[in-house]
Amino acid sequence: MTNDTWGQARETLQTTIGKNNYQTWIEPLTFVSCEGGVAEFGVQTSFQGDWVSRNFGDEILRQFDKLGEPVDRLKFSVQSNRPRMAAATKPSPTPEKFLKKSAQITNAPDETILGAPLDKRFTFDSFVVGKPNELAHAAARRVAEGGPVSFNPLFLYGGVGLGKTHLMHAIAWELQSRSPELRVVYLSAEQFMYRFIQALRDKQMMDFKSLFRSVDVLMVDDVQFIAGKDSTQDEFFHTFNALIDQQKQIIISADRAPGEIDGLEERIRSRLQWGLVVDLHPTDYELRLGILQQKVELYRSQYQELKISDGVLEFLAHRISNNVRVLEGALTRLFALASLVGREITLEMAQESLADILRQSDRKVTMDEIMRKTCDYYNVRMSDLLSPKRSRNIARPRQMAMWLAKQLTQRSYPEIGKRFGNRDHTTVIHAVRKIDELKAQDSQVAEDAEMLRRMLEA
Ligand SMILES: Nc1ncnc2c1ncn2[C@@H]1O[C@H](COP(=O)(O)OP(=O)(O)OP(=O)(O)O)[C@@H](O)[C@H]1O
Repeated sequence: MTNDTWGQARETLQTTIGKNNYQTWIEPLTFVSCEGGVAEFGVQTSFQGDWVSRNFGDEILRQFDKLGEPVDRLKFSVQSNRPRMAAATKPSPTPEKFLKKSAQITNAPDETILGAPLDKRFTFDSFVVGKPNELAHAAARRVAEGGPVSFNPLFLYGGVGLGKTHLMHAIAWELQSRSPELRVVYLSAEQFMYRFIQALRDKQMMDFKSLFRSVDVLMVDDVQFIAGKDSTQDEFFHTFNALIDQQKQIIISADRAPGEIDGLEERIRSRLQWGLVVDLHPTDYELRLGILQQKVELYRSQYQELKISDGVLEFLAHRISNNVRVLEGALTRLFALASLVGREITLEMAQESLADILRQSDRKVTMDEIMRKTCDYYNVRMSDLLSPKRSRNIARPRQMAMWLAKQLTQRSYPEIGKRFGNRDHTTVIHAVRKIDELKAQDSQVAEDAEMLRRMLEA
């Protein structure tokens, strides 16, 4: 069977299963191969594959049969559709191609030779701003305005799926639209390494160096990847210095602050801290709700019949507290369901169809974990934490652990007090207030609280 036969089968499927179903489920499939009676298709999620197989598998097989194709089984395999991953797995160009392409560098972001393609959806317009990301957003906006380089590098860091890549792409699009002549290069640290190794192998280090040193704006995503990779770090360091010397803007992202990336050379670590280091905090309820509302509006502009009962989005924002990618995945599943059943999405439907995601997000942090992690972090003994000792080096970790217990568990003040050596609930209230106050005044305390929270929620 060929792609053409699949094209013919698809055409008929449009009428047999209906336009909505076709657009939602069949159109996104990519035909991979057909061998030994098994037709293989690429899907974006295993859910999509399961759904197509269960609901339209027989119909697809029937169409193949009608076209005289001996297919008796369908296979669906998940293929990543993240642009930077796709770019990372592209076969390496031959040396001639490397040179030829280098000679015709283009300014359009999605044609950039050195970098990876940019995602059209990741713009400032589609980025929802809330308390946890407002500083990162403001810094990104500032850099995207262009003009004299004010902070270099801009270092964005935060947990998985909190919008680092989105912001970097948004900067690139904005810079490109303001100044089309700028050469903006975005790539992941992994791709940087991959291109570096390729240049070494092909004896094209001079080209590599001059290409990277001639860009106007360099963005490197997930820089923690090069930690422990000595020669890549070395090359990165030289590229970094050369660009900074020329006052070219550099934007870096990582999952941790520069000082926390193990295996990163000290000279790189300190250089990464030269500019502005900003943190994307874990999302809060309001931000999650804002993101969900924005996505629903967007989807509704294409599919007007979409109806979602009151309370469904609030429920999702409340229950799915990890990264935005998971939140988006949940919503995409609901959209698919809405277009399939052609009815309003109710809370019950959402609970049922998202049961697996909700279960995963339900991971509860225990009091025990909080106490153990806090002791490890401050290097104090559990027995001290529970003791009546009031010296500051014990009292502060204890207050922090109480504060974390209040933030991360459903325990009441008296319950928390009881776990901390039978203390009164007023002691816990005082501890929570104290840490809230200190967080606002003392950046070290704020950082400790954030670090511990992340470690516990990971
Ligand atoms: N504030 C936001 N507004 C709108 N969409 C967002 C926001 N934050 C994250 N997203 C979306 O969440 C998804 C994940 O974001 P992104 O890929 O930028 O995360 P990341 O921080 O780079 O994660 P990773 O560490 O895995 O690389 C993207 O689809 C992005 O558009």
